[in-house]
Amino acid sequence: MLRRFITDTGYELEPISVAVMREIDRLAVEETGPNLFQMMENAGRNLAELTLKILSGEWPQSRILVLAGTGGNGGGGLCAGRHLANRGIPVSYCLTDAHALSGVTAWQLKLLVAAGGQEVAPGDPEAGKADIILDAVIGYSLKGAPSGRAKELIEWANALPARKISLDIPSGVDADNGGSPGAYVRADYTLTLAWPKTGLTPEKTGNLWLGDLGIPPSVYGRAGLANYTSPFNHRYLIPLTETPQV
Ligand SMILES: NC(=O)C1=CN([C@@H]2O[C@H](COP(=O)(O)OP(=O)(O)OC[C@H]3O[C@@H](n4cnc5c(N)ncnc54)[C@H](O)[C@@H]3O)[C@@H](O)[C@H]2O)[C@H](O)CC1
Ligand SMILES: [K+]
Repeated sequence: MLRRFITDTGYELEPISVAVMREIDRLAVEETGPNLFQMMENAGRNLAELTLKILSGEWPQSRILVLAGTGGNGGGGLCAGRHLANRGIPVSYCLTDAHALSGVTAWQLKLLVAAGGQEVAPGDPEAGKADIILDAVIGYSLKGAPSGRAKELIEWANALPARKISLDIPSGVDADNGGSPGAYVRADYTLTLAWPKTGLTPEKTGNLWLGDLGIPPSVYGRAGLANYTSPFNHRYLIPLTETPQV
């Protein structure tokens, strides 16, 4: 069965492989922009906005826990944490490895710390009382069953009552085929970035949203998406549902 997604305004999207998504990223980073810092900022700001939308009127009393890996996914989560901390929301964060962060992700961490984000150890009981967990442990670069600290954070998230919002794909889920070779985050919501990937299945993503990264339409066309037009209309965040087709 060919999986397709549809927006609330009736725009249909055919999901793409991770290889095509990487090519879109490559063209943006090497040729047109936005660069990685800009895309990550867009990802994180959209994640913060979705979080506020989900919290609605409860946001001033809410607490957030960000679980972040060392790559691009982690950076988006830390960025979202900063946008929320900037609004006075208490934000805790837990990293898989503070010493192995990629350059852009380390920059996002520096900003979150400046905004008052508090680092916690895995299993921290106070942080475990968070209302929302932002899952940014692993994105589309999952390799095999999660191990080490990444596995520990995924299992911690699943053991907590907080609503979980996964960035791009629930950590531990393969963005190409939707499989889960080991532990994966049981997401209530997933905010996928730029365009849906073939591995997003409603059973694992929960409510699915798409966030705009600001990539020019010509880049999608060059990466093979024929007749691309923006699905976002007047918004940066749009809900997606699945339309199964034979
Ligand atoms: N255009 C876009 O869609 C953009 C997406 N962005 C985000 O970046 C990630 C992809 O980032 P990348 O740096 O390639 O890797 P990840 O963050 O997905 O993960 C790397 C991280 O995970 C560890 N890891 C992988 N497999 C395992 C495992 N089995 N066990 C333990 N740990 C594992 C690995 O060691 C690294 O530490 C994408 O999903 C988006 O969220 C960008 O913001 C730019 C544009
Ligand atoms: K994730």
